[in-house]
Amino acid sequence: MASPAPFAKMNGLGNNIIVADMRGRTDRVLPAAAVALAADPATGFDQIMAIHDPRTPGTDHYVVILNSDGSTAQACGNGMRCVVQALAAETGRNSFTFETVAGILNADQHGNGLISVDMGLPRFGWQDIPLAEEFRDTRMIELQIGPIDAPVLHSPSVASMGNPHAIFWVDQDVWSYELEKFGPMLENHPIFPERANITIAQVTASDAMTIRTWERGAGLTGACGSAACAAAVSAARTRRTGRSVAVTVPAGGSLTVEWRDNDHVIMTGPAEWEWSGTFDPATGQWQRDAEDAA
Ligand SMILES: N[C@@H](CCC[C@H](N)C(=O)O)C(=O)O
Repeated sequence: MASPAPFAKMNGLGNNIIVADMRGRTDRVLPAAAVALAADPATGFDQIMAIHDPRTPGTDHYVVILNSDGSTAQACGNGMRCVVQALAAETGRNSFTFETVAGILNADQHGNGLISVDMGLPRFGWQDIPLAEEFRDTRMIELQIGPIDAPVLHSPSVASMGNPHAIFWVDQDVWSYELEKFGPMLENHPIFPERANITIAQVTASDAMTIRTWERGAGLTGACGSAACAAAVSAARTRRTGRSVAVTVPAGGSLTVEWRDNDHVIMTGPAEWEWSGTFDPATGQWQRDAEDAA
């Protein structure tokens, strides 16, 4: 058995996150360990954020993101806030620079405890998302669910926040759609060669919307930060909202997403520590720390 690594069970507005401390180690969290942890109701999660030693000068840490199916993700906004909260509690620092497989990003904890993550630049090109083929209108693609003459969902906006997103705009309550049924079909649709995160979004004001997301590799989630960003920028570029939006998520509460003039997308919200333990990054075998065990 590999030496145990510390982890914290956390959540970012209801997005279930495990922050794994892999600093000072050369091994990594294996997909099998992620799948085992996800299958256990006590440690069930949407993403693992594995904090490694930095790879690039000027960055604090390299962060690897795993979904609950063991696949790797390029971005996880809610998870990044959890990483910041954990590191800020440990070090007393407020600002961090991270590297992920998608690039380098900055994040800050504010005096009120909320955390802002610079999610970088959104991309809308078909090869960037990626899509299987070029599409005519870069603001939406031809894809629909339901009868051809009365589709339940259709014409999603598509965007990359480092990871692929499709956003279906709806007029009714987002809870009136069977996302658990449509999500898996749309996530694995051939138009998305790397699969996609699927979001239903209802714009409720020029600065507010409500979303539900079926996450690639994780399924229905209480919140998805990168989906909130993808929905916000897509709403702004299709003139549904302005460039600063409060995005209400399924678990309740909201993220503030601001698409700045320099094109960067800044997502702000809370992060919450739940409990801590240690785990084997190869197998997922875990133990809760004695001091906070029930
Ligand atoms: N929950 C995350 C997004 C997680 C990654 C996603 N499932 C993917 O595979 O792209 C967030 O808060 O952004």
